[in-house]
Amino acid sequence: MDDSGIKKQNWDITETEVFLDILKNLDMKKCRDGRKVRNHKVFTMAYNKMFAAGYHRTVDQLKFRWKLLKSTYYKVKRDPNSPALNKVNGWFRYEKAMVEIMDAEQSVVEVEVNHSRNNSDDGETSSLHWTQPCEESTSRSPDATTSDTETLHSRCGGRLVEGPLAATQENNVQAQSMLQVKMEPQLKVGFIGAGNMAFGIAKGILSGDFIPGNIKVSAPSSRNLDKFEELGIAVTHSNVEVVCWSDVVFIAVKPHLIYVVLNEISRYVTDRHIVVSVAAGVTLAALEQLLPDSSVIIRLMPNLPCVVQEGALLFARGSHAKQEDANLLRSLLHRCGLVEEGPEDWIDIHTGLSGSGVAFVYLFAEALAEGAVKMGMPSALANTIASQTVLGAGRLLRDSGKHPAQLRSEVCTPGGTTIFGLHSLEQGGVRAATMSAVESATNRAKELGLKSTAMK
Ligand SMILES: NC(=O)C1=CN([C@@H]2O[C@H](COP(=O)(O)OP(=O)(O)OC[C@H]3O[C@@H](n4cnc5c(N)ncnc54)[C@H](OP(=O)(O)O)[C@@H]3O)[C@@H](O)[C@H]2O)C=CC1
Ligand SMILES: O=C(O)[C@@H]1CCC=N1
Repeated sequence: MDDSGIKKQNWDITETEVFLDILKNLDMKKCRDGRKVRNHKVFTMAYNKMFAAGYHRTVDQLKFRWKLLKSTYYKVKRDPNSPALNKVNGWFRYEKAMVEIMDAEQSVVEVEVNHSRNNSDDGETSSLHWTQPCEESTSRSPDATTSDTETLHSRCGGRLVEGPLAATQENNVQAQSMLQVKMEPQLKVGFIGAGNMAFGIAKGILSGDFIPGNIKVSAPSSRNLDKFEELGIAVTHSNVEVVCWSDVVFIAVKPHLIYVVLNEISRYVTDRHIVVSVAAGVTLAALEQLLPDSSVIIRLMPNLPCVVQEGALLFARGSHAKQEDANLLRSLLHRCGLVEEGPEDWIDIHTGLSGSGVAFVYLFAEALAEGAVKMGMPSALANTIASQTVLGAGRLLRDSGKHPAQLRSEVCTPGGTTIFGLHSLEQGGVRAATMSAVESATNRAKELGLKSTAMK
């Protein structure tokens, strides 16, 4: 039996080959963005074709088989010499087909198959290769005189088309939806750090038309890389490779690692790059000192709900970042949620209010549910209702444009249930505690900033 994926369903080699052939012809590569509806359509078509070929699998079985094949593909790609993979008998038979399906739109990361190896069932090593990072520093010339427009053109590889409204701080919200900075598809976006925040931003960006093959992520270990690969994003362990490959580079490592990472990549940063740091507390001044003179740097504070396109993001521009750079960043991030620009002083405050603020809301949601459990509701239902309550309250607050105090009073019936509950909250000092939470988180961000300056 073939065991290169799923034993329980007893797929044999011919059936797997037929399946992969069908997926290839259905242009499976278009489904690598992980969109459920589109994926389901393709698998339904695959089901019909498999059925016509005499193989009776359910759509779910086909999806599962594909998932396992993909997972093996990524493992081979990441670690071609892993002894564990030698045990995956039969994998080599599918490798060529998998590469053909998966290799779409990854012109920089070349994946190639060496067909000359021997076809024994064990002891084989794969020959899927990553390209090497750039070998020479392409660092910025200190007296570079490239105009802003030229710089942007070289970043985007193409056109900048502004919409009817320019984005100013004052008309920010409306401008954001009207601003049309058309980016050429070859704009390359890199992430250094593959953690929660990098994933959130990448997911947000990909919810638009952005092509996953134009994103690359690096991290020292592989533990977080699978979920990026699942989205069709290229991964590597080399930070330098990400910088050399990208136009916009997000630095998404913990604040205490900023110094190490920027030291490592600094000489590869050129005037083609926009470097965007999301590290809490790390100031533009600190970033500018660690990168070459006249580097275009933006300090961004996102929050986790970027994953579901409901983030709240605030950024501040470094001294060499122009309006065009801000427009480009907005255009890239607008699918992540609300994107605002402000003075750098507000970034630490936004960190307390929103970056950390989401965790405060989760704590409140958890406490709401626990209250219901205390009163006898099953925990699962209580959690579901608590999350829907927070979601509904948030949406109404945002969409109505009303002040929270007004909405609160609309819920309160005189002498009714809500005012009794609110009284208890006030007795518990919830308002003061919440204000203190934002204050403490803001102050902590400032502290982290001072530490990062001291580390230089
Ligand atoms: N989480 C949040 O809600 C928010 C976080 N932020 C900021 O985002 C940044 C990242 O936080 P978060 O995503 O939560 O952190 P995580 O711990 O989830 O991720 C950190 C990532 O950095 C990687 N890393 C560690 N060392 C290096 C290195 N030398 N080179 C490249 N990558 C490295 C880790 O690699 P590996 O996978 O191998 O461990 C990991 O992928 C922080 O600065 C934080 O202040 C900002 C707003 C909100
Ligand atoms: O807790 C932190 O430091 C990061 C920054 C904002 C949210 N998480």
